[in-house]
Amino acid sequence: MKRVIEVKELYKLYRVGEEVVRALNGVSFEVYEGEFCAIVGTSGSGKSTLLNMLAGLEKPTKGEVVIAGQHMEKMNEEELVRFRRENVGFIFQSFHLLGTMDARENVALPLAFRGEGRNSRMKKADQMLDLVKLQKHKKHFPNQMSGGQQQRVGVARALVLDPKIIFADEPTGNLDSRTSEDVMTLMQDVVRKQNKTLIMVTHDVQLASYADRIFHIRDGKILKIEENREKRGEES
Ligand SMILES: Nc1ncnc2c1ncn2[C@@H]1O[C@H](COP(=O)(O)OP(=O)(O)OP(=O)(O)O)[C@@H](O)[C@H]1O
Repeated sequence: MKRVIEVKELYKLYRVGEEVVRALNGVSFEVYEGEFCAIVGTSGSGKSTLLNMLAGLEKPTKGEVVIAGQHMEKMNEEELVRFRRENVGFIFQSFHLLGTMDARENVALPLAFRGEGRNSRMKKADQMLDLVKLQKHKKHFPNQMSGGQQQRVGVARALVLDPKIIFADEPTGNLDSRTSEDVMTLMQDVVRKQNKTLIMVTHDVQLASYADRIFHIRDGKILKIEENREKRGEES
């Protein structure tokens, strides 16, 4: 299996007044191509800090983050922007859809930023919306869709640039439990079909159980990495 993410002895310390907060306190792990990994922990455990380091949104105090063979901690801002655009898709808790655009235009937006022509953009957006089973909602605006449908648009948008890696931060945090399960099943399915690597951060152990491996984090440390073979075996 190909290694896509390698984190080595990662530390992130924040100074708050006189105190030093160890948001990440020596974290090491590896993630392989095609894996769905969940990082689970309670509030303040260091999940967002870890995700921010993986996405290159913040610099670590110490340690290494190697993604697709490249050292994130050594890149400057410009290199990081390019790296994210070429390699990474994001799914957010609050969807981050533009209210003035319909589903298809929202999904096509990252392609527009890349300078792709309209016909090609719309064709790819259509394919992605088919993949997330929103064939009938392509012309709907965000306020004409349910939360679950909006997050499906979010998933389609994260996939449209065909990134190797997808980061999801509490992707179902704004959804009821039934809809959350639907979105999780969809993400699991899409990741498998497209052989993507998905890293999801959540405080919800039940949602984490959709992942192939579950990283339990507490006080900035990985307590254990749980193999979730049962679930994988069941569905493959
Ligand atoms: N910019 C910052 N300055 C100071 N302390 C911070 C900063 N960001 C995070 N922390 C601290 O680092 C620790 C980890 O925070 P983090 O946001 O990573 O937790 P989390 O697991 O994502 O929590 P939540 O689920 O509530 O979002 C916490 O103790 C937090 O107070």
